[in-house]
Amino acid sequence: MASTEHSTTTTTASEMEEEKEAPPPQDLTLGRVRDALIRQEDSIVFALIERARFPYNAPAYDPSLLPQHGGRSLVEALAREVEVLQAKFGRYQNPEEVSFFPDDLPAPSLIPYNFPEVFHPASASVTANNAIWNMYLNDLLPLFTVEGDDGNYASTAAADLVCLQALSRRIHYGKYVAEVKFREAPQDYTTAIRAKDRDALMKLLTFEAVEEMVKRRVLKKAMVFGQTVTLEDKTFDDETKYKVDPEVVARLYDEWVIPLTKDVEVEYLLRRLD
Ligand SMILES: C=C(O[C@@H]1C=C(C(=O)O)C=C[C@H]1O)C(=O)O
Repeated sequence: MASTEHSTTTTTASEMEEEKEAPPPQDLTLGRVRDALIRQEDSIVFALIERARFPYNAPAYDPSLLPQHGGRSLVEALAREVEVLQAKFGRYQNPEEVSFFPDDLPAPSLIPYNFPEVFHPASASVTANNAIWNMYLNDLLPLFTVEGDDGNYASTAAADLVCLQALSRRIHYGKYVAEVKFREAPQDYTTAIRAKDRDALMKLLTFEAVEEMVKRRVLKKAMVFGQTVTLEDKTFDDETKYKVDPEVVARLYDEWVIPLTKDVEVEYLLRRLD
């Protein structure tokens, strides 16, 4: 286990090795997991703001734009190639990262970092990425982009991928939430898991007051991060123009992010005793 306190100021080579280790799984608490989710809200709001710089750019989603890519749209072709490259350099060694196209990813070619093994092995592979991909492209994108085509298809697709990865990371964080909730009340969860009772699990893991706070906070973040900053003092009013409609961000969380996170939690828990 990594030691964070040393009685002397002399650090040996083996201690330096030890210090590089990530915190052990025992450090996992619901408070820390929630703090991570709060920080990820910033990433999601900023990613949406960056994507909203471009209009919808329909050709980026139309496979006929790329005749040599076997019927794949530019966004899919780019995502697949970026994932291959990032896999090579170790992105998916971090259990927080879940690939959209996991088939045929190369093995990482770097010396591995010792990420703590938090997840129960049978639950680790839970993925909601198909649902996230479809939700983002079909439901969300048209809600926060303006109509139009400015030809910036590669930049548009790259911005989409940043949004998709941020959403995926947040939603799959549900695995950490589920693990920590299970550890806090193993008896309650074990009964529901053994009975394969999804509704009971959903009830056990749901904290409505927390969800309400999350939705109110992301609305506010979209207002704060998405306003035009000027040197004059000003307050929010009906005339304020935001880079991404704060109501859309709140709706994203309400209709998709929170429900998908909870689905990940349930799927994780259902395999927790395998
Ligand atoms: C993530 C948690 O679990 C559930 C999902 C939430 C979310 O996705 O924001 C919030 C509260 C819970 O209903 C949590 O308890 O923090």
